[in-house]
Amino acid sequence: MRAIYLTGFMGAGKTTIGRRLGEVLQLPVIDTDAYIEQQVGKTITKIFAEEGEEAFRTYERETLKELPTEHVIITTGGGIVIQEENRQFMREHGIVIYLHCELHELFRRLADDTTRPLLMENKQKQIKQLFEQRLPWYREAHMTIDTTNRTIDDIVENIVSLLKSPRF
Ligand SMILES: Nc1ncnc2c1ncn2[C@@H]1O[C@H](COP(=O)(O)OP(=O)(O)O)[C@@H](O)[C@H]1O
Ligand SMILES: O=C(O)C1=C[C@@H](OP(=O)(O)O)[C@@H](O)[C@H](O)C1
Ligand SMILES: [Mg+2]
Repeated sequence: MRAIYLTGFMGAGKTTIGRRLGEVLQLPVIDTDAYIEQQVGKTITKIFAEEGEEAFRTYERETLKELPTEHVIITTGGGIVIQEENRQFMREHGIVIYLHCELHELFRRLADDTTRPLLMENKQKQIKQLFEQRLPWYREAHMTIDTTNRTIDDIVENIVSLLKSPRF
């Protein structure tokens, strides 16, 4: 089975849903952010602060190519879609699932978060701006799942049943 890539904005639930999906489908799960943190030996926040966003994007691009492309769930960081090369790689090597979430719920889920360096000040404005810029890229996925006002279990069940479709 080809890799399953979960994409979507910060707070869409990629890391959380991926973990649960891995349990249900009995597949290993790799989170690109966690992988980078482990390889570099620094938190995402520290990488952004000390090396800058460009360096992080390079780690992200290299990581994507290094990871397995079979029999695995890869939960990505929300900005992986910025680079055309990454979007193309994921589409070619796996099934790309975009976890959509409406802005008002993203505001709620990210309100108290302090671990995402791109959302430090003027949070709602930053979220809206980045979300609108990235939406067309997220939409290039093979399938879109709306996570707004839905439980993790419901979303996972939805993904599992869609994956059974002959299209995949
Ligand atoms: N369907 C959901 N309903 C409510 N809260 C959710 C849902 N999915 C994720 N969350 C919460 O939103 C926050 C961000 O989730 P996370 O999995 O880290 O998102 P991502 O990896 O897409 O940035 C976490 O606090 C998580 O518990
Ligand atoms: O959207 C982004 O640019 C980012 C999303 C984060 O991952 P999550 O989407 O898992 O929060 C993390 O990669 C980094 O803070 C940058
Ligand atoms: Mg995540």
